[in-house]
Amino acid sequence: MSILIKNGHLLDPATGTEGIRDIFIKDGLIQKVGEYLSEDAEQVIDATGFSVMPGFIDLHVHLREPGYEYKETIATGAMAAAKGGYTTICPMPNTNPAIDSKYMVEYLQLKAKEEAVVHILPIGAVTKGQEGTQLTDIEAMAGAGVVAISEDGKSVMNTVLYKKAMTEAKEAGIAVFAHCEDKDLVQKGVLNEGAKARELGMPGISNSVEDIIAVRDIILAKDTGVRLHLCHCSTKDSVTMVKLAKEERLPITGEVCPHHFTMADDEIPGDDANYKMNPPLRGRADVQALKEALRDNIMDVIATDHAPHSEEEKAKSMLEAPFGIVGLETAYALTITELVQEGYLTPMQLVEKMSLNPAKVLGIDKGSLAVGKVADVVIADPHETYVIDVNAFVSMGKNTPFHGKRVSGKVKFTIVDGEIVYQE
Ligand SMILES: NC(=O)N[C@@H](CC(=O)O)C(=O)O
Ligand SMILES: [Zn+2]
Ligand SMILES: [Zn+2]
Repeated sequence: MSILIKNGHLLDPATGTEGIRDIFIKDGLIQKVGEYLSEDAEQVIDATGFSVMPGFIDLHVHLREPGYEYKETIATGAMAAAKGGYTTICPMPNTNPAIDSKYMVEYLQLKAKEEAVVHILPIGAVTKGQEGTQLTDIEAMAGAGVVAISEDGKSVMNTVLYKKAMTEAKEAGIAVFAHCEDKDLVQKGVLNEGAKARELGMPGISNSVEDIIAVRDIILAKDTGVRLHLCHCSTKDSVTMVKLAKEERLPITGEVCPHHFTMADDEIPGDDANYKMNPPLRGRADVQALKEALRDNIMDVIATDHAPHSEEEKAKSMLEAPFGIVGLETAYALTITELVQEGYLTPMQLVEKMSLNPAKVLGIDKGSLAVGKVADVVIADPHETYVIDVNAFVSMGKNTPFHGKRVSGKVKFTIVDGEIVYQE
């Protein structure tokens, strides 16, 4: 397959290229980037008015397979990713059984190869069955291809065990992705501690639930030298601590999810579990701190934490329903609408946060459209305005608080290994 993308606005922070360019793709690779290319191609895409970017890389996705195929499968999650402009996604290991051995990693990779339209780079669990007691064989999982280890869904509360895991991850050359949540302190909290929780008469989750473990994990990373990536940072003190860690030149990166920079807890309309996720929607000051941290490059990555659940599960009260919202099909639009249009991020920074920096966190050769690179590309219209409609989602999960929200930014084409896998 050969493709000629004409007249698109190329955004490639890796090479510092920003401007109108044509791109010629053949044999799965970027063959030429230039002005007025006239190569013969099987398919010509007129990208006039569109951004042409390296495919997005999502460091934080839940695919639910094996074990929870009624929420999402590898196939449907990958299709949702393609529709959102993602060409590579990293599924978290909290499936059933968990991705906690070389064999489970191989199983996932095999299935992904057969069923997924985007690249799947698995993340392995820190402890067996994510039970927090016995370490997985981190070296063997790294050998099988996991790009990181994570206990996402919870923290490893045993500090001795976690430090040992970090040491082993460091030796295996992979990163640790931290879900920071003090399991004891959170108690039965379901939404941010504050006026909204009091109004609804529901138990709250304080910022300290996240902050205490974020500090611990940064200190442990400093001790062990491991690359630490803090997942779904939601508080202003998480921002402060990542900033301090960076000033010390520690290899620590921070991730923010679109919902955490788009909405504060005071916008929760009532007892609606589509507004329930972990960490929860925080206060206004936290939302502002996250936006500024992305702007100032203290926070490196925008990741979705795509967490599909069934309609039945999310129809329950916030007190009962599981935590999590979907995000693959809304992330680009929310980032354009809330951060680019509001002047927090330049279009080049958007590409850094959604593609180049995630590639750097993983240490993989992606996130650029330079000649010779693998042709993982997203073409999107940053100006097209529309209303988010869950009925148009290809994900099995419809659980989002953004149904009905007016946004700008629509993915038009997603290209993986030089093949079009999504076209609007
Ligand atoms: N974020 C969530 O609210 N839920 C995630 C787990 C997690 O990311 O911690 C899930 O697996 O459903
Ligand atoms: Zn998490
Ligand atoms: Zn998660």
